[in-house]
Amino acid sequence: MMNPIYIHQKEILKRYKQPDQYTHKGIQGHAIIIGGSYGKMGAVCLSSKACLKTGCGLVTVFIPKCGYDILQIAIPEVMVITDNQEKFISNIIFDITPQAIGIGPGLGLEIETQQAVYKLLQTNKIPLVIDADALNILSKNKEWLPLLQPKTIISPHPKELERLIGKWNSDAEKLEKSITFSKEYNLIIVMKGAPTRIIDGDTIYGNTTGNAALATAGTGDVLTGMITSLLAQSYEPINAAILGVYLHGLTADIALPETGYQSFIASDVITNIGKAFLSLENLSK
Ligand SMILES: NC(=O)C1=CN([C@@H]2O[C@H](COP(=O)(O)OP(=O)(O)OC[C@H]3O[C@@H](n4cnc5c(N)ncnc54)[C@H](O)[C@@H]3O)[C@@H](O)[C@H]2O)[C@@H](O)CC1
Ligand SMILES: Nc1ncnc2c1ncn2[C@@H]1O[C@H](COP(=O)(O)OP(=O)(O)O)[C@@H](O)[C@H]1O
Ligand SMILES: [Mg+2]
Repeated sequence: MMNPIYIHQKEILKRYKQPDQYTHKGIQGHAIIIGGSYGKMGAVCLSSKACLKTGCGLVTVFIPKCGYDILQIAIPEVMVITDNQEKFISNIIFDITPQAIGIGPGLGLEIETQQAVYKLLQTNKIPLVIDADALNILSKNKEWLPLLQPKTIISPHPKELERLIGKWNSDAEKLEKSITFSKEYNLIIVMKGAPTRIIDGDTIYGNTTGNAALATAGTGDVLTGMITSLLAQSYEPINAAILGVYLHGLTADIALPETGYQSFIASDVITNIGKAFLSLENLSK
């Protein structure tokens, strides 16, 4: 097995694209975040706000009807398309052409939702980030995995990873199984944890930012929004994964002296995305 490539500033600056002075929202990327169910609309709020704050020009969410007011009031900058169902997603149809899709936060596991995910995967060619319940749906329907386009990004936490690849007895076995899975389906795996590692076939990247303050509800949903945003801004999938994970961790490192470990919450990741970007800008000067 290869040694990991550690994601330090040097690796990041090789991949980071500075904003173009003459850009506009129409070419800055349009992302869609698909998720939410009754009681878990917060996951979509966090994910879509993080998506905007990571620089994408336009963000639309696709959610069940019950989330309409919640989203419109919580984040006026985000556009909303609703499913026909009140409490969960049953049929994913949208008449926009996004450059990236993030699916899973708060999605739930209803049978109709599972079928809606299947239908999307059958036809989708748009760069995709799959997280949370969309991963759990894939774990329940592993025969759908070959539908995923090459270099689709999946971002499991350890339990979601176990549901996908089965149990492991050591960290080495976990990596080995993840590499095999990544190669079999040609996927990029953001193996979330402390630290997060990114697997792209035989290549392993080890993140160097982040701390235990991130061990709080919704920080993974935020990460999904950040990576989807970078994908929509035309970053290659591997670079979107690497830069997204690095910036996400950096927000917690920046905030820690003010929040401590205990009071840091997922919204604090979003608040500090700007400072994380500014630190990259300073480095590249
Ligand atoms: N505000 C909201 O609306 C929130 C919605 N969420 C959504 O809730 C749904 C369920 O997600 P959950 O992840 O909570 O539930 P899961 O059942 O998928 O995962 C929870 C299980 O995973 C284990 N686990 C998680 N992280 C681990 C780690 N680092 N090491 C070892 N074990 C670990 C936990 O101990 C627990 O057994 C998802 O759709 C998610 O997006 C959550 O993200 C929390 C916030
Ligand atoms: N102790 C820790 N140190 C560093 N990062 C952590 C730690 N605990 C959690 N994280 C990070 O926080 C995020 C949690 O994601 P996830 O479990 O999907 O949360 P949620 O589903 O609640 O949004 C991941 O990016 C993970 O790497
Ligand atoms: Mg999660």
